[in-house]
Amino acid sequence: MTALKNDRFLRALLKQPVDVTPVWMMRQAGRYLPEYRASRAKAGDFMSLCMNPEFACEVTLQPLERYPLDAAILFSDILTIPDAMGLGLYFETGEGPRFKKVVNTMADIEALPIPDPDKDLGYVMDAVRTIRRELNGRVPLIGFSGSPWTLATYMVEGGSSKDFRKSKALLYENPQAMHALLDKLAQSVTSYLNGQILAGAQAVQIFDSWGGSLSAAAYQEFSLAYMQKIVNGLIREHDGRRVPVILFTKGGGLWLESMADSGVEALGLDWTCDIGAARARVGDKVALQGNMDPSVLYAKPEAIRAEVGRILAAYGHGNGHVFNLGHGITPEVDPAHAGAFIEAVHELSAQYHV
Ligand SMILES: O=C(O)CCc1c2[nH]c(c1CC(=O)O)Cc1[nH]c(c(CC(=O)O)c1CCC(=O)O)Cc1[nH]c(c(CC(=O)O)c1CCC(=O)O)Cc1[nH]c(c(CCC(=O)O)c1CC(=O)O)C2
Repeated sequence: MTALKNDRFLRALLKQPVDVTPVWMMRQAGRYLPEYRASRAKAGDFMSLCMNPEFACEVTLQPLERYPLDAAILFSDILTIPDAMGLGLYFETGEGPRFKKVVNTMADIEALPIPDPDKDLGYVMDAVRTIRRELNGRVPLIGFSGSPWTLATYMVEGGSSKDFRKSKALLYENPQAMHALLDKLAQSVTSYLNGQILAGAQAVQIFDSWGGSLSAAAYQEFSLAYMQKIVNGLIREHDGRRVPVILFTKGGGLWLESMADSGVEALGLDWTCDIGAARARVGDKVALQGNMDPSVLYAKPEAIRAEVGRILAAYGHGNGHVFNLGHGITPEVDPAHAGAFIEAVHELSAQYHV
């Protein structure tokens, strides 16, 4: 494979010196871009976009054509694994993701297969290979998965949820069943991410989007414990390079110390914790990724620039910072504002790397 032309992102995750702070955005290939909406219309629906490697590659590269981003993220979704388990993922227009089948008994859980990354999720591995070829060393490619807890909530609720009532009822009244589901998901995510790494993903992120909805005790037992199992099973070196792992629990600001002890290279932060305080707490163990409130992108470019400056100053001088939003960019954001955000990170961070 071609040598990397821009490796800032990987260097920052390994706390190595960089010239400016690298930046990417969660959901950077998405509905806020008119070209994404055109590709999605051409593909017919979201799953056809994800399941066709050429389309997935086209969409992955769209934000890179517009902005000097320092990483590409595989265009896919976290719900590919439940879909490969046979739950039948579909998207109603204007609705979030839905499943045809739900999981709520031990029998349902025991019947779930552990997907084979090449046989059952080969379209994702093909997308990784296709994107790596197209990137041709321009920037690193990030692979990703949902966390076992986050995936379990979709499988038990049958789609997105605000209060996770079915998932939490199962967790508290039948913890054995929830553990069986989470264990199966941990095995599935481990082989899924290893498949992406072997196909060419140069870093991986675990999205624990709904970990923050748990109590401190339940987070340790039902979310972090299973992400730890995944981290213990991941390929950490490939193609002569370390493959950094980023752990992101939205709403996990109180639990950074135990996340940092999991052995990952970096933690993703949402906007509710101060990145300077987070660095003081765990900066000796991990790099940090984040953490601007995505809604700041609704403000005018001068205000975006000021908030970027505040976060850079909070992190301070030195290595180990990847700039990102604190959660995915939202569909209503003006693409010009995303451009102002990225430009501000590069321009305002040079002073912290001298
Ligand atoms: O209508 C469409 O085109 C499908 C929308 C879409 C989906 N995945 C998508 C896209 C493209 C985009 O983000 O615009 C595409 C998508 N899903 C994901 C990613 C990875 C990333 O965030 O960069 C991406 C973008 C990948 C890329 O930029 O190349 C992963 C994902 N899917 C999901 C989640 C859970 C969450 O949102 O936190 C997450 C974690 C994202 C995050 O934390 O920012 C589950 C999911 N998938 C989806 C949705 C509906 C989108 C929404 O309402 O926000 C949702 C959210 C929900 O309803 O629970 C479908």
